[in-house]
Amino acid sequence: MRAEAFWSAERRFPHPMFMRFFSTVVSAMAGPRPVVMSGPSGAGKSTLLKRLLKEFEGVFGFSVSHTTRSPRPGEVNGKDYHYVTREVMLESIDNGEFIENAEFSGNMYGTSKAAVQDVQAKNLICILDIDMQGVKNIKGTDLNPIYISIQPPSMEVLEQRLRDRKTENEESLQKRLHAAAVDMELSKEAGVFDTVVVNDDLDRAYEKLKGVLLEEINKVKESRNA
Ligand SMILES: Nc1ncnc2c1ncn2[C@@H]1O[C@H](COP(=O)(O)OP(=O)(O)OP(=O)(O)O)[C@@H](O)[C@H]1O
Ligand SMILES: Nc1nc2c(ncn2[C@@H]2O[C@H](COP(=O)(O)O)[C@@H](O)[C@H]2O)c(=O)[nH]1
Repeated sequence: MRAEAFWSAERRFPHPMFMRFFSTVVSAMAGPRPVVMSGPSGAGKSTLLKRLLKEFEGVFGFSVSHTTRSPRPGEVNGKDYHYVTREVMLESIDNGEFIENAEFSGNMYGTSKAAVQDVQAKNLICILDIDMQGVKNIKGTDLNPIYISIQPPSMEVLEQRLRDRKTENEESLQKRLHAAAVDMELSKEAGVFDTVVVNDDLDRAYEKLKGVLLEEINKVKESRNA
């Protein structure tokens, strides 16, 4: 095709083929699309995420959030979260260091710009594990992630999983269950999530999650071989 065919002299705007080529180049330069995983506390986001990060080492990178909650046994500062005081968190937010932040179950949580940049600088698919307020806030940014909701099969199963996890006292458990009921309703709204994965059987849920992400996984693998 001749060069002038890409530009319509009469209409004075680029040919659609040029725009498609241009957006492909721009998105390749921007790197892989991030992934937002949301859903009620206890639905199984971390469990699914850990499997994904293990199976696809060097493909995905976790956006390490900040939180004011205390570490749980086994959690590592800088790996699971950056554990900070409310004062430090508020100051960092004031300094414009966060993409989004939220108050959840009596604690602050937030995604720093650095957390996402660290992952994207390595050309990895950046995964954000955030609550529903975070989802709403991210929608107002230019991050353009794939939005996935992880849902429990029922409130009863969710409560049992949270109790069995033994990370919450009765008060925080009730707060989380209350937030879960709101989350489960909102996740049914059309257009909020690209995919909803019901985490009933873990293997089945994981296969569905993998299926949704396969296109992006292959893009990263292909870019490595190019
Ligand atoms: N499909 C499943 N079947 C049975 N138990 C599960 C399943 N998926 C996760 N669990 C268990 O449920 C509990 C909650 O899972 P997990 O901690 O991954 O949830 P989460 O969504 O990451 O919660 P939070 O948002 O509070 O971090 C864990 O003890 C986990 O082992
Ligand atoms: N808006 C944000 N929500 C976040 C972030 N990091 C985690 N979370 C969400 O908080 C709850 C509780 O997490 P837990 O580790 O205390 O169980 C859960 O729904 C997470 O998805 C964040 O940076 N921003």
